[in-house]
Amino acid sequence: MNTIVWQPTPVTKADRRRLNGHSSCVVWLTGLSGSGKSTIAGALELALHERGVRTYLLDGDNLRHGLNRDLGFSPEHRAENIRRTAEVAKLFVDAGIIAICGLISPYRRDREAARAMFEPGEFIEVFVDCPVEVCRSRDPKGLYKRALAGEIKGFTGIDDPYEPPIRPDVMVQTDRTPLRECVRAILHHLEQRGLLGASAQRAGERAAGER
Ligand SMILES: Nc1ncnc2c1ncn2[C@@H]1O[C@H](COP(=O)(O)OS(=O)(=O)O)[C@@H](OP(=O)(O)O)[C@H]1O
Ligand SMILES: Nc1ncnc2c1ncn2[C@@H]1O[C@H](COP(=O)(O)OP(=O)(O)O)[C@@H](O)[C@H]1O
Repeated sequence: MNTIVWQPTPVTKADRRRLNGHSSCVVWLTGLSGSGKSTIAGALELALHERGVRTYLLDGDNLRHGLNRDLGFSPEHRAENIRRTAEVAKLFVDAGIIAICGLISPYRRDREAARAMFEPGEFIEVFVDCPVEVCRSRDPKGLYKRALAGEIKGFTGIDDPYEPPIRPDVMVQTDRTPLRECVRAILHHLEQRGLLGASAQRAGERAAGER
C-alpha cells in the first residue's frame, strides 16, 4: 500500500519561470568520452549566463565524485547514474533553471527513461557525435590509452557499447564543426523553442551583431 502522498507547493514552476524571465528545460548531452560534452556544456552555460539565463551544469564526471560516487560502469550502475542525474535535473527545471547534463549515457533505454521523467518539450537530447578514432586521438584524460592497454575494462567505445540517438533534438559533429558553431546550433534550438525569453533573445541578437 502506498503511504506517501505528493505535497503541492504554493509557488509553482510557472511562477519561478515568470520571475526568471525565461523558461526552463534540460539540455542532455550524450556522446563518447572525449567527444566534447564537457567542453560544449561549459561554453553553452557561459553563453546562456551572459544572456542573463539561469543555468546549472551537471557533469557526469563531477557527479561521480559525490552523489554518484557509489556507482561503477556496469549497465545497471550506468542506468542508476542517469536516473539520479535526471531526477536532480528535474529539480532544477522545477526551479525554473536550464540544467545542462553531460553524460555518456550510452544506452537508448536509459535516455528514453530520463526523457519520460519530464513534461513534453522539456528534455532536449543533444547528440555530441564524433568518431571513436578521433576521440581516441584526442584522449584528453589518457583513458583510451589505458583501456586499450587492458587496464580499464568495459570502456565505452572500446569494449562497451554506445547506442547513438536515432532522432536527437540537436546533433553536433565535433570532428568537423568548431566549438562556437556547436554552441550556436544548441542556442538556436533553444531560441526556436521559445525557451530563452525576450531579454535573452535580444542579448543573443546583439551578440550576433557584434561578431
Ligand atoms: N568504463 C568506462 N566507460 C566510460 N567512461 C569511463 C569508464 N571508466 C571511467 N570513465 C570516465 O567516466 C566518465 C563517464 O561517466 P558518465 O557518468 O558520463 O558515464 S555513464 O553515462 O554512466 O555511462 C568518462 O568521462 P567523459 O570522458 O567526460 O565522458 C570517463 O572519464
Ligand atoms: N567542436 C568541438 N567541440 C567540443 N570539443 C572539441 C571540439 N573540437 C575539439 N574539441 C576538443 O575535444 C576534447 C573534448 O574533451 P571533453 O570536452 O572533455 O569531452 P567529453 O566531456 O565528451 O569527455 C577537448 O580537448 C576539446 O578541446
